[in-house]
Parts: sequence; structure tokens; C-alpha cells
Amino acid sequence: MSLPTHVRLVEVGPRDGLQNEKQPISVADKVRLVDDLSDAGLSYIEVGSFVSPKWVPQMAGSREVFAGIQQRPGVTYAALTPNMKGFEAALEAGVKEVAVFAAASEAFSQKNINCSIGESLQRFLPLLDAARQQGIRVRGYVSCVLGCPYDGFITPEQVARVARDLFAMGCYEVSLGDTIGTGTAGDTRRLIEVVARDIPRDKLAGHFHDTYGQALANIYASLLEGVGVFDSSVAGLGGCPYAKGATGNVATEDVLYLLNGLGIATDIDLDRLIAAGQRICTVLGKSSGSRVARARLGCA
Ligand SMILES: CC(C)(COP(=O)([O-])OP(=O)([O-])OC[C@H]1O[C@@H](n2cnc3c(N)ncnc32)[C@H](O)[C@@H]1OP(=O)([O-])[O-])[C@@H](O)C(=O)NCCC(=O)NCCSC(=O)C[C@@](C)(O)CC(=O)[O-]
Repeated sequence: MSLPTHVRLVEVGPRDGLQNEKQPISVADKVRLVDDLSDAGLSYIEVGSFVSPKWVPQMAGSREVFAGIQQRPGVTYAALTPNMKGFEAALEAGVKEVAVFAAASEAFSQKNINCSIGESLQRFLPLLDAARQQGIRVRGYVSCVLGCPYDGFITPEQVARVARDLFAMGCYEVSLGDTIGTGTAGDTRRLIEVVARDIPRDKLAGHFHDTYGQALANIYASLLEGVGVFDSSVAGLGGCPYAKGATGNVATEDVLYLLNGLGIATDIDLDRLIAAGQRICTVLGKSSGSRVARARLGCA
């Protein structure tokens, strides 16, 4: 299979990247991050989540962040919504695209959203119905596709069942999340092969955490399998509050460098992206998780 000529990057830094940060981050800093990312050319930005503030306190200000950002034409600003309550809050905040999130592992589903996989899918049904009526697009996530922090090994067939259900329910795209970053390129190819029996490859996305340093290899493997959408996080920020020890998503800067090297178009400006990452890293008081940013800034 030949490589795609264009790839869409879904920037999850403001959501996945920040949700696990313990220190308070001001709405102004979050707004600045989102605006910096759209300035850099990102066309899809996950801005926040409408989840319980008791579960993920850092996302409590998502409504204010949506109110503060400059919404540029052609850019999708999305939010996670686990249930109808979250969906309604997102609508009130003017959100035009949302994502629901399920897991391939029962234990992770319980820890993350306090219900079984089956119950989570039932919860999403009215949300997807309401979204259809309102003309809101819904993206679907499946977590733990290449391993679970509680259940360990996950088969591609387990993932395929949940992905197929999300797609059949009306999610226009399903993002396959290697939540704990243990997957390898071989695992990734086998996973896509199995999931693609039910879902067209151009409706799949890859979401790779870089815990074991395999994320770029897994993205390359996914490209070879015909997947052309990847989630990434500026400066490699992040981690999941319900997956202890998991590091951030693959850094957007590093993915962009890979894609540029393959001659795959993205319309993203690497220098501006690095600057956006540096600014938020300064706010957080940490160094960038992007190898490319560190090399370019002379601090590799
Ligand atoms: C799903 C629930 C709400 C269930 O949590 P629950 O406790 O079972 O919910 P409940 O319906 O029993 O309600 C309990 C309380 O939460 C409130 N509540 C209920 N829903 C909402 C809402 N939407 N927004 C705000 N508040 C809400 C509700 O009003 C009530 O408030 P109280 O009466 O106690 O004051 C909870 O477990 C939750 O919020 N979980 C979110 C976890 C999360 O955000 N995890 C990180 C995102 S997933 C991820 O990072 C993985 C991903 C996507 O990146 C891919 C990958 O890497 O794998």
C-alpha cells in the first residue's frame, strides 16, 4: 500500500496534554496555547473536556477556554463528552464537534468512566442521536488498544468489537488509543488489519502515547497500513489520569518532522509549533518532550 499524500493531525495537547497536570493552569494560558496552535496551522484542536470536575479537575474551565479562543475559519475545535450531561454543557459552550471515549478493556472502562464497556456504549447512544439532530459530528475513541494498565494483553478482536460499535452508532472516525504506549509496529499493523475488516481505513486514526519510545514507529506502521489521521500533543505533553506511569502523546513536532521527511503535506509550520510548545512548557515549568524541539532549541 502506498503512503497517503496528506495527513491530518489532531492536536490533543490542550486536552490530553494538560488533563493530567496537577498544578492549576489558568484559562488565559490554555487559551493562548490553543491560539498558538491554530496560528501554527493545526486544523483540528481538542480544546478540553466536559467531564466531571471531581474526576479530572484540570478540565473544569473548558467552557471558559472555549469562550476565550479565537475560532479561525477552517479549524475544528473539539471537546470530549462522556455522557449527555457533558454533551449539553458542550453545546452551551458553542462546541461544534465532540468525541466520546470507550475502552477495549473492561477494567480501564471502570476506572476511567465508572461503567462497563457495554454501559458506556448505551450512554453514547442518546448523545449520538442528539448530535445527529443538531448537526454535530462525533469522533470515537477506543483506549487500551495495544495493552491495558489493569488487564494487560488486549486482543485486536476486543478492539475491533468496540470500534465497530462506535462506528455503527455514528462516530465518523474512530481513534485507536495506545494509552500506555506499549505497542510495537508489528502489533500496530496486526491491529489495523483486524479493525479494518469492519471499518474503512480512512475512518481510522492512530493515538499513540510514547511511553516505550515506539510512537513514531507505530505511526509509520499505520501509514503503511493506509491510516492518515494521527493524534499528537505539542511538546509531547500529557498522560492519562487513569493510566499511571503512561507518558504523553507522541509530540506533534516529532510527527511533523517525520511527515515532512516523507514528503507528506500537513500545512503546519514547524517553527511556530516549536514556539507554541516552548511557551506552554515555560508555563508548566518543564522541558519539552519533543526530541525535534529540543534539538532545534539546542537543548537536546
Ligand atoms: C463519566 C463520569 C462523569 C461518570 O462518573 P460517575 O460518578 O459515574 O457519574 P454520575 O452520572 O453518577 O454523576 C456523579 C456526579 O458527576 C456529575 N457529572 C456527571 N457527568 C458529568 C459531566 N459530563 N460533566 C460534569 N459533571 C458530571 C454529576 O452531576 C454528579 O454530580 P454530583 O451530584 O455528585 O455533584 C466520570 O467518570 C468522568 O467524568 N470521567 C472522565 C474521565 C476522563 O476524562 N478521563 C480522561 C479522558 S480519556 C483519555 O484520556 C484517553 C484518550 C481519549 O486520550 C485515548 C487514550 O489515550 O487511550
